[in-house]
Amino acid sequence: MDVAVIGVGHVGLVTAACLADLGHRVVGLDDDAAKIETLLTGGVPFHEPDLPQLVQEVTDSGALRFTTDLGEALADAEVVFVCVGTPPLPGGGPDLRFVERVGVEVASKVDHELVLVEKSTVPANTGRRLTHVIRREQQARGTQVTNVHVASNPEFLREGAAVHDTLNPDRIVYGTSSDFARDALRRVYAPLVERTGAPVVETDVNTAELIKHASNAFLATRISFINAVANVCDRVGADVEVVAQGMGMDARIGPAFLSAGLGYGGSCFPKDVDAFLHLSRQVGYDFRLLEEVGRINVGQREVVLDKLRDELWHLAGKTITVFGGAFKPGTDDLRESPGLHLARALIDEGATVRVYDPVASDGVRRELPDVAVFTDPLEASTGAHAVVVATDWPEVVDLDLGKLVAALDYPILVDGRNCLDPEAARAAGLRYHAIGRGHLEQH
Ligand SMILES: NC(=O)C1=CN([C@@H]2O[C@H](COP(=O)(O)OP(=O)(O)OC[C@H]3O[C@@H](n4cnc5c(N)ncnc54)[C@H](O)[C@@H]3O)[C@@H](O)[C@H]2O)C=CC1
Ligand SMILES: O=C(O)[C@H]1O[C@H](OP(=O)(O)OP(=O)(O)OC[C@H]2O[C@@H](n3ccc(=O)[nH]c3=O)[C@H](O)[C@@H]2O)[C@H](O)[C@@H](O)[C@@H]1O
Repeated sequence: MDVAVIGVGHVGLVTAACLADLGHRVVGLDDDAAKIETLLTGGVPFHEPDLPQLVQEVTDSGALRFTTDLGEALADAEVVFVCVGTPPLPGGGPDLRFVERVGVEVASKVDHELVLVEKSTVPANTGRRLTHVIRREQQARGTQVTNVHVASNPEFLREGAAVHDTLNPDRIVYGTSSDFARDALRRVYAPLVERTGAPVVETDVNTAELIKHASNAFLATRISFINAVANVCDRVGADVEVVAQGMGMDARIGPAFLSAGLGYGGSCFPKDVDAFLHLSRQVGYDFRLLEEVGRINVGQREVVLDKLRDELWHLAGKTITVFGGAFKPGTDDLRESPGLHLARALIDEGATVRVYDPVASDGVRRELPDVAVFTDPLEASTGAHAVVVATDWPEVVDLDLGKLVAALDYPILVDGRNCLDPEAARAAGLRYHAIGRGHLEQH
């Protein structure tokens, strides 16, 4: 099939490359000319494992090409995926201007029947709005009124595992309001269903939109739940790691997303929890549970700061190294990074901060121009008074702790991801603190 992807960022580029890998002819479009130039010259604009190789393969074979020209992208397309950003607004709702703009632009250029698919994460009722925008725009311009079928096909990939997740989905969800759109999406995903046997949820547009918000909000709730449990564990001297293990063995609970720590970050969980709360209030339901989920998440930074204050007393004038600028391993994405939020809080308290990150150092320098940024964890720790693990990079998990102790001025480490072995840390001479592992605390 001929497919267009509008917005080739973290989701759009992976979607475009994977759809091409599945046998479709794909055009990827972005209005960021520099991004398209990078892609046309064989680069990939962000760090994502396996993506550069896949993009190279499918562009070499001619299955994927890139453009900035919407007319060219739409010319043969049967299905158009909208993968533009939906960033948070100050009031908590998502900024849907980019989605609206795509609707207006598509309405002005399209000359045949097609399916316009929301892959961006959007609140329920966005499909209705988009349909209205397209009709209004075509009527206002006096252009040919074509049948643009708006559908929702939410994306569940994780950064750092995006290609794997897209080619091995737990489920495929699409919501449509016409046979035309449903049949087109069936044909888009038929090769993937054949390859993987992935189950498909076919539903209406509002339900599909809501499945995405509910999924992200639920995953975030699990994380905040285990972090709240961790805070109790700290106070009673219990071990949250064993609590999570014991809970996760119940098949009804399961072990995933029960890692306590510094809290969730990234471009989606914080924004989508707020957006779902905002939507719920807009339609007359006060989903206060979600408010608390966000509050617990932000509070985890204070948990780490308290552990540092306990050790160092005043943080002003101390040098503290943060391991991890990216919001999680496997990506250089800094959006809502817990490590950067912590770094800012430390700076506000008068500490001198250093940040180590193996792939996101350039971005960290741009975000925190006054902070020394390192690509070597030992160099970053030399002469520091404490280290905080904010991101469980393999480079951190496998670090030679003896060398770390030798580099530090005071051998203090707060493991904000519970990713180091406490015994090994102690044996190396570290004063080791974790999250929710009260049985380990040294006073
Ligand atoms: N990053 C992730 O892991 C996931 C993101 N999502 C959702 O997918 C959406 C996109 O997220 P990301 O890919 O992370 O964003 P991103 O910021 O990496 O990419 C968005 C792209 O859209 C382009 N764009 C914006 N307006 C445009 C227009 N009118 N025409 C052409 N291109 C345009 C931008 O230049 C940018 O390259 C968001 O709604 C997000 O919530 C969903 C699942 C996973
Ligand atoms: O909508 C999205 O954008 C995506 O959001 C998340 O994916 P992502 O943000 O890439 O990363 P996750 O692996 O989910 O981690 C998110 C954050 O939660 C933290 N986390 C995760 C799991 C856990 O048990 N504890 C925990 O603190 C991570 O450190 C990270 O900061 C979801 O996992 C994806 O399914 C979804 O498509």
